[in-house]
Formats: sequence, C-alpha cells, structure tokens
Amino acid sequence: MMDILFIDRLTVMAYIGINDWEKNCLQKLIFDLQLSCNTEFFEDHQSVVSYIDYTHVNQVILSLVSQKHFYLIEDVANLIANTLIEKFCIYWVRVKVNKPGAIHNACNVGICVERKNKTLLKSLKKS
Ligand SMILES: Nc1nc2c(c(=O)[nH]1)N=C([C@H](O)[C@@H](O)CO)CN2
Repeated sequence: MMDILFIDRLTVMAYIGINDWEKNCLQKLIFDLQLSCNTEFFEDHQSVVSYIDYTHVNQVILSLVSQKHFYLIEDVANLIANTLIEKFCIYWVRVKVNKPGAIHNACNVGICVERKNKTLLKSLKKS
C-alpha cells in the first residue's frame, strides 16, 4: 500500500500561453498535486529518508513557475512532475494544472500528468 500526500488548489501567477499578449501578462494557474510516498518511513525523523515537507514542495513549484514564460500548460506540468520526482523520495506524482478562464464558455481547462520514479519502484519490488 502507498500513501498520498496532496496539495489542493495551489494558486500561482504565471507567464503562460501561446499568444503574444500572454508573454507579458500574469495569469492564474491552479495546481492540484498528489505525491505517493510511504509515511511509515517517516516515523524516525532522524533517518535519511524523512518526511516530505509540503512547504518545500510549494517553494519548488513557486520557484519553477516564476522563472520564465511557458508556452503550454503541458510544459509546466511536465517540468513540475519531473522535478518533484527528482527532488523528493516519492513513488509517483500526479500534477494537475488548471487554467481557469482560458475558454470563455468553460469554467476550467487543464492537464493532468502522472510520472513514476522508476528507480524507487524497482527497489520496492526487490525488497
Ligand atoms: N493543449 C493546449 N492548448 C492550448 C493551450 C495550452 O496550453 N495547451 N493554450 C492556449 C492559449 O494560451 C489560451 O489559453 C489563451 O487563452 C490555447 N490552447
């Protein structure tokens, strides 16, 4: 069994979009994140594998999204998913990027990507 650390409706202003006007205009992106982990590892807080600090996850996302202009919401989702897999001890991650208001006759549009930490999942199978 695996546990899931989640962050809902994390809101960030970003330069995002395929149109010229979107290069200089901050727009709202809302993230829903799920990080699969094993919280039993976390009981010993002195151990190397410690808990996943959701404030640290938040900082990583803020720093990634504020660095540059992104063309597609897919680009943001992929960068965040791959970075979280690299930086945190998690089995898989699900990143949903919402760009509300992008289509005038829909309340929301977005993309949801899932990435696995193949190395960690392999070591889980062996044990
Ligand atoms: N699959 C996608 N389609 C579109 C995107 C996107 O990021 N992914 N973006 C746009 C525009 O930037 C739009 O949001 C402007 O309002 C159009 N299609």
